[in-house]
Amino acid sequence: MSDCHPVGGETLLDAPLLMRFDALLGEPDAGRALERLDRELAWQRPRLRLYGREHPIPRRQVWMGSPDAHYRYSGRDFTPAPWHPEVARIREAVIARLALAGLDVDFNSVLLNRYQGGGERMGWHSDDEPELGPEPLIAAVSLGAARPLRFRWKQREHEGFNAWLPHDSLLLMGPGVQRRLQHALLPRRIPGLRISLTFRRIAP
Ligand SMILES: O=C(O)CCC(=O)C(=O)O
Ligand SMILES: [Fe+2]
Repeated sequence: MSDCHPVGGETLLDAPLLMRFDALLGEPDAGRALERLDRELAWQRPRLRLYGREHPIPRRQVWMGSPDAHYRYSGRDFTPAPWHPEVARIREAVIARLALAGLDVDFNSVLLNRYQGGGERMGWHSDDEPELGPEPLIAAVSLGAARPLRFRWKQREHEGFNAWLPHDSLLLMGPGVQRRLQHALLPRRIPGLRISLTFRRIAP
């Protein structure tokens, strides 16, 4: 079901568009980026309220972006951290790769997620907050341990599927993906650190 494209992208879904690109940064840059982000970011484990009880999230995270790109997440307001130079470089690489694929995109914020090992995870959700606009385009960069991002259709019109995200890959979730599907990083017996960066555009 996948197509090969000259720009190196692999189409996982045609409509809505879901594509994966490999070797975004190349080595040694990708390995270095993983180490630097792990070491230099102020990783947080906020507590979120779920069904009236507070739980620490089962991963660590950092919100980063332009000062006007405020974000509400599970009922809380987050002010983004300023762009780290490594993250700014990755953002440029994402924009360049998507431009090669004919997509003119821009991002003013990113959620970085840090999963210590296969037990750390993110539950089922769509990135459909109103500040992302009606049909957001989200670009997810993966560094470190390869894990599958699981997708399921909201109306159950097709079978769910895995998008495997190897080190130094980029997953493009095009318009319609958030409206029609949910995704989750489920716990798996896969050892190793993984960091993902999900770039978004927030209306100021
Ligand atoms: O870690 C991942 O690849 C998924 C992250 C994600 O879904 C998100 O940041 O919204
Ligand atoms: Fe997401």
